[in-house]
Amino acid sequence: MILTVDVGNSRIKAAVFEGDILLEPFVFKKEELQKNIQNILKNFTNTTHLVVASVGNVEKQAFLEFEKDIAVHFVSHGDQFPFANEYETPLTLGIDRMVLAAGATLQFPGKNRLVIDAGTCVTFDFINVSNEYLGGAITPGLQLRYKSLHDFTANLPLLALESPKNIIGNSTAESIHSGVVNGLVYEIDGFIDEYRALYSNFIIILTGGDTDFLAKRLKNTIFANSNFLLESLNQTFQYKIKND
Ligand SMILES: Nc1ncnc2c1ncn2[C@@H]1O[C@H](COP(=O)(O)OP(=O)(O)O)[C@@H](O)[C@H]1O
Ligand SMILES: CC(C)(COP(=O)(O)O)[C@@H](O)C(=O)NCCC(=O)O
Ligand SMILES: [K+]
Repeated sequence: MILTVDVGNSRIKAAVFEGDILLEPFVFKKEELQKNIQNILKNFTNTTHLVVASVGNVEKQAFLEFEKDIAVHFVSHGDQFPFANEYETPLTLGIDRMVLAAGATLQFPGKNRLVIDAGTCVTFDFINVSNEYLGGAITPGLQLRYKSLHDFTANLPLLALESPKNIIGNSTAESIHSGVVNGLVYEIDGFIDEYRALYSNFIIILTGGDTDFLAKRLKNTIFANSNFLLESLNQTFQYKIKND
């Protein structure tokens, strides 16, 4: 069994895999990292590997204590990946985006693929049919949009995510919900339309904490899978073992 851990900028996601089967997913805060990992390992005693992809501010040392019981692998730019990295600054590319690109490459062979990860940031990643990673885009995620409207203005309240009632917001709260939610939905649909002008055929995978909220609001057809990063992490690690 493999325990995969995805350290994002907002929260930590983890899952135990038996082969390709996801047995159980977990979500926790970085302050509760050690306690949660200990508990998972206690409940899944057949776990042989702990595989971590981190873009959040949790360092390798946080996982050192588990090395006495289990093999720990921190995914890094030097690992084997199943695509050619055409990013002009490959070493600055987020490890989460590399793992997503690897998962898309392995799970959808022979296709152009667009991966959209709606987390703290919304990232777009494009891998063409020749398995070349071309790049994409980084834009603020839903929570970040709500928070920046509040943090960088004198008068705007901090609101929790809510579905806008109308495109025309008729109050401060409704204007914010319309701007944040409709704004991001149009942005994603607009990006997809632009990609379609460049590539007539590609599959679209949507993942991240806001997957379900966004999926039903997009006009485009997508594969919505909030566990795609964890599944990709499991596959990236298996690919590495096979190719090392
Ligand atoms: N319990 C929760 N805590 C924080 N964010 C949540 C929660 N449930 C859903 N979300 C949504 O998930 C998004 C963060 O997604 P996530 O994939 O966890 O981010 P990251 O990988 O950057 O840590 C936020 O924009 C938020 O709207
Ligand atoms: C863009 C990100 C902040 C997204 O992080 P997340 O929303 O998943 O927490 C992360 O992938 C990152 O730090 N990237 C480095 C810059 C780049 O990918 O080019
Ligand atoms: K993201």
